[in-house]
Amino acid sequence: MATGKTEKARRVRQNDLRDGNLRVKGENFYRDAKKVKHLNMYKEGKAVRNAKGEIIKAAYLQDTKAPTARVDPNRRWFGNTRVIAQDALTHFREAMGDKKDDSYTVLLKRNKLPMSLLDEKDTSESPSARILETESFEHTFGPKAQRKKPTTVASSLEELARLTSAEQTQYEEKQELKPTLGLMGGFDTDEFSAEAKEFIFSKGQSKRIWNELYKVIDSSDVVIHVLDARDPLGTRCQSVEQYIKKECPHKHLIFVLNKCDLVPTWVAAAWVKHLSKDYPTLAFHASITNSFGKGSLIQLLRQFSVLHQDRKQISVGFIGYPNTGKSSIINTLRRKKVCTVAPIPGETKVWQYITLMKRIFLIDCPGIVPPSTKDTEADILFRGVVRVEHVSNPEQFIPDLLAKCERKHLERTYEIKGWKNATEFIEMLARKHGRLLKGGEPDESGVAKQVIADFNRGKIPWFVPPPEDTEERTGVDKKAAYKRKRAEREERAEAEQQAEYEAEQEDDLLPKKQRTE
Ligand SMILES: Nc1nc2c(ncn2[C@@H]2O[C@H](COP(=O)(O)OP(=O)(O)OP(=O)(O)O)[C@@H](O)[C@H]2O)c(=O)[nH]1
Repeated sequence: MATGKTEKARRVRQNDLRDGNLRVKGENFYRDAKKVKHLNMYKEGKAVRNAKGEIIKAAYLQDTKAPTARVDPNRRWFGNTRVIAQDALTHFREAMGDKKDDSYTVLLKRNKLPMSLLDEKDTSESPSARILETESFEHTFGPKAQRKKPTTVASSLEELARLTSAEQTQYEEKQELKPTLGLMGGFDTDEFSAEAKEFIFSKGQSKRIWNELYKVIDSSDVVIHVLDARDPLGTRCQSVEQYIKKECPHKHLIFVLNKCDLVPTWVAAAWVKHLSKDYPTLAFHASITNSFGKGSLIQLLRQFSVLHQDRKQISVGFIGYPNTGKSSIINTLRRKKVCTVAPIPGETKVWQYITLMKRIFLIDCPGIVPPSTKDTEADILFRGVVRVEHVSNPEQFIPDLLAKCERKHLERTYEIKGWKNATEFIEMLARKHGRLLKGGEPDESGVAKQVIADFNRGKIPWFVPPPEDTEERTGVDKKAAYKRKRAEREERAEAEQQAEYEAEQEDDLLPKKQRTE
């Protein structure tokens, strides 16, 4: 095609008298592929018919015969899915199963591992998984359906309303019985827990304290559960452990058995062995000047900080019963008094942050007491949870105390002897220390408070013996074996001495002549 002028001339020459714009070369002269396709669609927009008017070729896009097409699978469709073969899964479960339960193994980069595959999902609990077993499709919807109407708990609206209100009352009663947030699950409150305990025996169970605990757990990478070496199981908060295991399994939980100076070494060793089955356990004696276990604890915290090198710093939370020595441990680690310590429970009121080193922060938490219906008032009192000065009738707990402690320890502590019962014990003590009321009556309540306070501060030796199973492997057995060996050694030495002596005696009895020979 030529330029405009030449094209006009061509038309005149060839007698082409069509109207319209002259198509000339230049911009947009050629049609692009899209335009061509569009125009072709119009061209093919009509069906091709034969002379009789029958369609012999359907119009474009009007063909009823669908073309055979294949969808080409693309591997990007499966981008978010991982597939694992059954034997690989079994291998993974076997290899990781014991590692996960080993309290001395730390699984790193858990996010990169399919941790949810480790446990077989228990579908028996969910009703939807068993719906076809209980009600088959045929039974419910098929031609022989037997179900006429849905099974409901109530047959009328009134009955439903009555049932709902009864359940509501039951629920409210249950909530009232729960003094804590009720989030901690796992503790045993039942309808009998209404048994009235004195208010002071609910210390460490308030909503405020539990809120503090949650804040500490949330902010910590490592949670240190401080236990009293004299009664480790009594001061163990299993509901908190379960909560951490379930809700935040990536946090490291360790036990620190504090106040080890108040129990014999073999008791501490046996408890460490027993508790290590569940979580790594360290024995500790908190004291700024004369501590025990400080080096191992700092070493462990350093290891945790190395494990989490990707973080700027790690936080270590201290939790446990009141008065177990959480603040004292922090002071020991810092080698100065950074937290207030007192021999009274509930000294720590709110959580506080303390810097141990550049990359390790410590968090002190107020003491917590998981509510339990099994614990008696005496149990709570002797764990040091309650402030003794607030206890009314403290003398009622003295028989329990006398049963707990050995007589010789009490005799040695108070330098008195020969009491027959608790009343006599209190009276003798009151007279010895001159704690008498008007008219020479002994100040029973004052003396009882003093004795309980002495017990809680560790002045009277006492401890819960470690469970049997640890004895063969640790302290007791070792101690017995050591004693046996020493006795054998002594016996042998004695026998040798005796033999030597007898030989000498025989020598002396021989006639002089024989001796010189
Ligand atoms: N004998 C002995 N006493 C300890 C030890 N650790 C702490 N104590 C004493 O236990 C008492 C309580 O210590 P705290 O550090 O205040 O205990 P806490 O766990 O912080 O208590 P709350 O503030 O109630 O949570 C203090 O009188 C300490 O001197 C220890 O290892 N041995």
